[in-house]
Amino acid sequence: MQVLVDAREKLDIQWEHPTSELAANQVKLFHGTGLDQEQFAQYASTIHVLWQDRAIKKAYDRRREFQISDSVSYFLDELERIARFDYVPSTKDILHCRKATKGVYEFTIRIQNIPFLFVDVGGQRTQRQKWTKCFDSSVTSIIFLVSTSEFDQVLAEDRKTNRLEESKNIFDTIVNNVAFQKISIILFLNKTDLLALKVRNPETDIRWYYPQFTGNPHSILDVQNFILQMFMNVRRNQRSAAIYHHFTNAVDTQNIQVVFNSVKDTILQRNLAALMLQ
Ligand SMILES: Nc1nc2c(ncn2[C@@H]2O[C@H](COP(=O)(O)OP(=O)(O)OP(=O)(O)O)[C@@H](O)[C@H]2O)c(=O)[nH]1
Ligand SMILES: [Mg+2]
Repeated sequence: MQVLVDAREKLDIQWEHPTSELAANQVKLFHGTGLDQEQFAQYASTIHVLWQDRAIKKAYDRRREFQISDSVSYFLDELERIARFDYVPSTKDILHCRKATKGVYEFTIRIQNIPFLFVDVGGQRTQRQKWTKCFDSSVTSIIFLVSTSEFDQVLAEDRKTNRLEESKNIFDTIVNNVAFQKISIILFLNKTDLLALKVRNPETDIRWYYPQFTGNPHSILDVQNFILQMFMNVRRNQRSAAIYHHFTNAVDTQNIQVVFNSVKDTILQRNLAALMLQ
């Protein structure tokens, strides 16, 4: 909320209720890194008052101009429940948390009794030099996640590079890497839910970032297909293996269930021949 209070001020957005200024001053007074449950409960009502003020919502709608987590609105909408003393995080709450991957995490999932090793690496710039260590001859597929809703945002790392462009450039280096020519790539065009909200937001427009976009900027299908084509077009001729794609919403367990089943089939089919030989 401190970030939003600060953004409202810098963006010169007028309070809907002038009394919110008092609540804002109270929030600004907090200097610390964490709150215990009791302190949090005390702040919750103040934060709630601010979140209800249209000025803060307006600042949030302009968040492409500053850095704030996409899950902020989810947690602020759920504030009353979260501030309760008997609060226990739900699966959905946990899925909305942001914890950047620092390092390399490995876990095995058995698919039709065949153990598949999944390797999770961090996407932030500082994490990428760790990727090369994970790429050896045993890699059968690469799952690449793109935040499609970030077409109007800049990197937290340098505050100037467009996030979708950065993602596309990394995808380019992977897709066109000679070492991965025969490895299937599964592209997840993720954050579909946030993209759906964004195409309706009058504070932004994909054409401001991609003037070559000729579709309807308020149609999620048009925007999704444009981004898909943009990523598919980076592929150069030497690549022989397929690039599969899925439109995903990683915080929707039902969607991920369907996508995972499909990915499972892809991985199994593509590797069946090799597995039978073992
Ligand atoms: N609404 C919504 N939020 C998402 C979706 N996918 C991820 N998030 C949120 O985006 C934030 C970042 O997700 P992470 O899983 O940490 O992303 P990551 O790509 O692993 O990030 P690094 O570990 O830094 O590479 C979290 O707050 C997630 O809850 C999505 O499809 N929809
Ligand atoms: Mg991660």
